[in-house]
Amino acid sequence: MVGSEIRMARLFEKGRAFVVALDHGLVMGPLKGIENPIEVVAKIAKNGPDALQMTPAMVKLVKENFFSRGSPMLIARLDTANVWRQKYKVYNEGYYASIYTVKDAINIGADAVVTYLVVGYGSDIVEGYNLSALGSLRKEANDYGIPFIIEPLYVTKDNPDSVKELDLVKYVTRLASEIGADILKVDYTGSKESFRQVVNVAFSPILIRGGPKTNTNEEFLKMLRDALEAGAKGVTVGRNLWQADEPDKLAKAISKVVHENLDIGEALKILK
Ligand SMILES: O=C(CO)COP(=O)(O)O
Repeated sequence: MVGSEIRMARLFEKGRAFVVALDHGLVMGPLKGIENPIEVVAKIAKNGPDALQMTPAMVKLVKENFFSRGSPMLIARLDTANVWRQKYKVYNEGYYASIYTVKDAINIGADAVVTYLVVGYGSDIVEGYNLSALGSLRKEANDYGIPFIIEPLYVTKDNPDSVKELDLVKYVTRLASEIGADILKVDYTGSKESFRQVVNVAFSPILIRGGPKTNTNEEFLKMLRDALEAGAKGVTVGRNLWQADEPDKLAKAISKVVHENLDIGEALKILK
């Protein structure tokens, strides 16, 4: 497990971590902002993220961004689920599928792996399969000494983006902790008071999920600051970054909020 300790220490070298997620194509298709991986990664990679999260297939398209010593770290997405297809009006019972192995992730140079735990959507069989897949992937990650990240989500047909109700977020956070996650990627529950409770039931550092695009950058940055004050150790953000007008400037602002506790007013000046 020394490898895992070294990689965790590098990811959290500054105490917190700012991760950019670009793996949405595997679950939601080519969303606006990530249609062209080469273009979006070029805008973001040098503007402050500690790590980029993507599928091993995408890494092959943008590998040059990881060649130098100061490059962001790389987090490989291993799995998918079909619960986020509302855009295509396809509502079926829900599946979970693990696609890549930890060995595939190591092969493309990953520093950590990330998986979903989707609770509440598909049948119990799907949920059971998801849990046992995570058990196997967790063991493989431990064997290779690479941090294992779980993104636990409570999803329903009425709320496919994921339910942010405190009790349910606490439930899935603890479930993912007990499976052995080294890092958790969790939905923000909307207030500092409630999120402290989530932090308190977790066994490992929490990065909040960025979530669907907010109306303004200010709204997103405020959520981020509140989450950090409540004990989150950083953020994994996708849509709120690469669907913004100027992702390069916003990345710089997020990095300073995460690492330097910059207040919202100062952060917004970076965007001017
Ligand atoms: O990690 C994420 C997806 O894998 C978070 O993405 P969003 O910020 O778009 O919710």
